[in-house]
Amino acid sequence: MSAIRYEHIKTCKQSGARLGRVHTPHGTFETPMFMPVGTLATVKTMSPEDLHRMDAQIILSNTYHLWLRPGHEIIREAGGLHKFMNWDRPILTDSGGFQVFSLSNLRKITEEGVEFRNHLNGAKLFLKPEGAMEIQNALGSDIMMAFDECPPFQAEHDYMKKSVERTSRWAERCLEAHARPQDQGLFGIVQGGEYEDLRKQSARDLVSLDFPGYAIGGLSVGEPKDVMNRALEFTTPLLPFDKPRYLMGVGSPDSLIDGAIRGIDMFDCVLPTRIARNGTCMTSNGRLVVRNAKYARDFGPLDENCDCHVCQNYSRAYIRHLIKCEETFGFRLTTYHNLHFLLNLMVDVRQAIMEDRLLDFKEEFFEQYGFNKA
Ligand SMILES: Nc1ccc2nc(N)nc(O)c2c1
Ligand SMILES: [Zn+2]
Repeated sequence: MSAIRYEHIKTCKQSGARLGRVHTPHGTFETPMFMPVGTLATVKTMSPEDLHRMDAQIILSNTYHLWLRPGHEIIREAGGLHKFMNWDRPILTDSGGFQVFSLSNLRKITEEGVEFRNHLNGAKLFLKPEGAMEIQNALGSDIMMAFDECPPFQAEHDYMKKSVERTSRWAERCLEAHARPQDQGLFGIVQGGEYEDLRKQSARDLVSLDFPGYAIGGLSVGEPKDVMNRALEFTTPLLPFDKPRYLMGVGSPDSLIDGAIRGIDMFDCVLPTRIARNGTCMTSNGRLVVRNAKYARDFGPLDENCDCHVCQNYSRAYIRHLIKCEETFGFRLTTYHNLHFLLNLMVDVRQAIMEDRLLDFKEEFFEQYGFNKA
């Protein structure tokens, strides 16, 4: 019996999107859903109390980063990541492969694993599937990711084919090295870029290994949105209906809605927290750069349609002032609102699926947010 179980609730008659629940050892989350990113064991500037208040149901953290700092042994001795960061709901950890490729310029990929330089001090490091599993087992995350290679999107077909085949072999090694399958679910990561034949091969390899869930990797790496959507259209149907499907690194409002329509259950992205720290907010009427001078005397809320405590208690003028003065409290306010905005968007998406009207919802949301503007 796997530690992770997908429960299907219903399929939207209008869009084909699906409403579900994922059961984990640290609780259940509803899908489609968005995961705030807590790379270094904290969702930057947010406390666990803030995350509970906005009803974040699961957060993401990073094998690579926690391996470097503070080191997974310290977190193991603390009783695992939940205890270490005082988070009692589910945690998903990425496996480190992607971070190695995106953070470290100097790297050598072999069958064994990846040799690269520590992005903090330049020291030589080596990470392989067994190591990624050792670290994630020490962290005790509820959902772990297999160690994969995320090639550049424009990689040639023959490179991508070799990479997919190696990622499938690495996935098998991760399963063999997994010390705690009874209480940690390991997801395989489908690769293959925009090549339909390679996505099919990757999905076939991983589905034959019977993972409790599947991630779709190798997307949201700079490709145009219509290319990502097309890749989803021929990849998602290859995955088992009764397992969670996680689209990695996706988090703009339009991509979340379009991903849900194409059968995705889980999303994560640093976007809302990253843009918050430079004073950009997501609102029901589109993006708002609160540091702009035009908000200096604007005493209204970030978003008049938002019911979060930031929008109930603080004005654009005040938040602009804090951001301009680099006050940490300003970043807390924009971060809280942006995360609440995306979590709330997913509440609305789930409601629209329940009412068989997700395409209508998409139309209304895109219109108001301004996605339809040429
Ligand atoms: N866009 C992304 C984001 C995170 C990823 N993590 C892994 N392990 N693999 C990928 O392909 C990713 C892609
Ligand atoms: Zn708000």
